[in-house]
Amino acid sequence: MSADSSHIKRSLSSNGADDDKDSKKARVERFVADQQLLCSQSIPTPHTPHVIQTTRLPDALRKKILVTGGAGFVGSHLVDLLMSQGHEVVVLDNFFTGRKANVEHWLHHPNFSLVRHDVTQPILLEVDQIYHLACPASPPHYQYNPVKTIKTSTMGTINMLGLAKRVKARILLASTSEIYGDPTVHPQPESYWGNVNTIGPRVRSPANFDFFSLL
Ligand SMILES: O=C(O)[C@H]1O[C@H](OP(=O)(O)OP(=O)(O)OC[C@H]2O[C@@H](n3ccc(=O)[nH]c3=O)[C@H](O)[C@@H]2O)[C@H](O)[C@@H](O)[C@@H]1O
Repeated sequence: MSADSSHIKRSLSSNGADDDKDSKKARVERFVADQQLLCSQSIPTPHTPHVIQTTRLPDALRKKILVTGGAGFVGSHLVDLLMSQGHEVVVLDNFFTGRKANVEHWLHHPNFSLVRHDVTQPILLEVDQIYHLACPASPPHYQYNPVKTIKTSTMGTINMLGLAKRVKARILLASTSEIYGDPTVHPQPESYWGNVNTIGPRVRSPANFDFFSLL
């Protein structure tokens, strides 16, 4: 090889190394930008095609919040709100009626965790707040297996109250209009106390066990 050609070869290979370095740097920058984007919004999915932005909260303001039944209708909308506010959200759900699709737009997000768990079993977690929504809600669902419904409503609620007590978390227990029976007045003012039937099928309804939260 002549002196000239070896010079050209060296120059080519050094250009190639520079190109490699540049493309590696570009790849790293793109990766970092992608990660930052993923930390700041939901991912569009067929079920939730719109993008939800998340706020970046300072550590002192960011709460760790447990939502039981968070894959359900009400729960998943609450999860969207809490995530958009920048909190850390843990969803516990046994997917009896809820669907993973309701929350899968958050699965990549570092503030979000999804745990398949039945609230009738105790669980150890460190959280600041609990929204306890896990319960079969509609009559066909809560009458499907009444004993299981009672276990969910009693043991599930006791487990969540125990957790709240242990970690000193605030807890909200979702009730249901089912406990008031079929109203005879429409719309119902605060002074209307309901039309409760204590011997009908709704006697087994989820929130007949709300009194536990008062203990
Ligand atoms: O208005 C009401 O009466 C109900 O409103 C919501 O229920 P909703 O969102 O309408 O119903 P679903 O979409 O069925 O959500 C319930 C969630 O709890 C979950 N679940 C149910 C049963 C169970 O044992 N564990 C459990 O995690 C289901 O999989 C589901 O994700 C609340 O989650 C219920 O607690 C409340 O009783």
